[in-house]
Amino acid sequence: MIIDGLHKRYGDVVALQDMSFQVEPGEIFGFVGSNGAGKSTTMRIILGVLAADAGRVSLGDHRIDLQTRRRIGYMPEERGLYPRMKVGEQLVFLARLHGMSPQAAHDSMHRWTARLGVEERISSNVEDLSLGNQQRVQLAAALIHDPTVLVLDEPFAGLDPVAVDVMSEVLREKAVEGIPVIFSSHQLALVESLCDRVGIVVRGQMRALGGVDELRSRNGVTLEVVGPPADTRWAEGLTGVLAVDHHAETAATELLIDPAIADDQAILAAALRVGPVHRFATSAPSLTELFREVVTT
Ligand SMILES: Nc1ncnc2c1ncn2[C@@H]1O[C@H](COP(=O)(O)OP(=O)(O)OP(=O)(O)O)[C@@H](O)[C@H]1O
Repeated sequence: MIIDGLHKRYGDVVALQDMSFQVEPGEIFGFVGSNGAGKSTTMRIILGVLAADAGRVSLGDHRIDLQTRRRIGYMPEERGLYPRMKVGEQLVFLARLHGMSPQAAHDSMHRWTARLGVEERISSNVEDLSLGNQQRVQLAAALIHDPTVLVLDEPFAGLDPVAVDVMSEVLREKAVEGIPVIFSSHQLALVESLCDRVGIVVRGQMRALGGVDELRSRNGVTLEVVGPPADTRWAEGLTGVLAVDHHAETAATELLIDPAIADDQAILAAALRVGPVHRFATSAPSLTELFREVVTT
């Protein structure tokens, strides 16, 4: 799926400015950003429930249209189930709306309610379920018609840890089937563990885009070496070493390295030439640290 140059204003509010990114089949893409950054607006435009002022959304080689949109499984931020309708009837109804036969709709309803742990509630009204269970039903509603793309707006919000695991498993399974999966979330540790690639949105623009590890190491990786003396000349000038600092309190020399070109064994050998090495470990910033850096600069 290609999202190309979306612009959207709500009156004076510029919600999206040239929003562009791509999600490959089988990829889980995490869409993150501060409140009001433009994630829901982008997802609504993908679904066609909102029109962009400019830009296009394509699936394969074709601009997305009504027919292709029917193949998307969508979980809207405002959710969208009928509170006074029974869970099972509602899911069958939605499957039928997507063109499934009565039997296929029924089978799919049973399959997904069982998979998501809400099968015992199919005769209850949606409004009588806990919020977490309503969300499981909401995911079932997004999956009921065997979609070929998944677009989920904050699917993990308000879920207990068991439901988070179930939701994560389902998303992974769908990706393994070759479906592009896009979801937004403020739970960055979850995004980091689940996503192949992430996009960080700031005020309607894609500010950082790439593989999780790639983004985390984008500005260098910290290498901590405990043992060498305070005099850091041993490390200066080594290939891929961008900066060197010594912390007297921990007796650690901290090197900022470019992981693409630094040779860790050469650095270790250089450290051993000036004395024993007790600890030698790299660390990249977490997605949360990276996010803070991107949104505040
Ligand atoms: N219907 C609307 N009318 C006017 N402004 C809107 C409307 N919907 C969204 N906006 C504004 O557009 C901007 C983008 O909002 P959007 O809901 O897409 O952000 P978001 O990244 O999904 O935020 P959140 O993480 O809080 O859900 C915000 O400034 C928001 O106030």
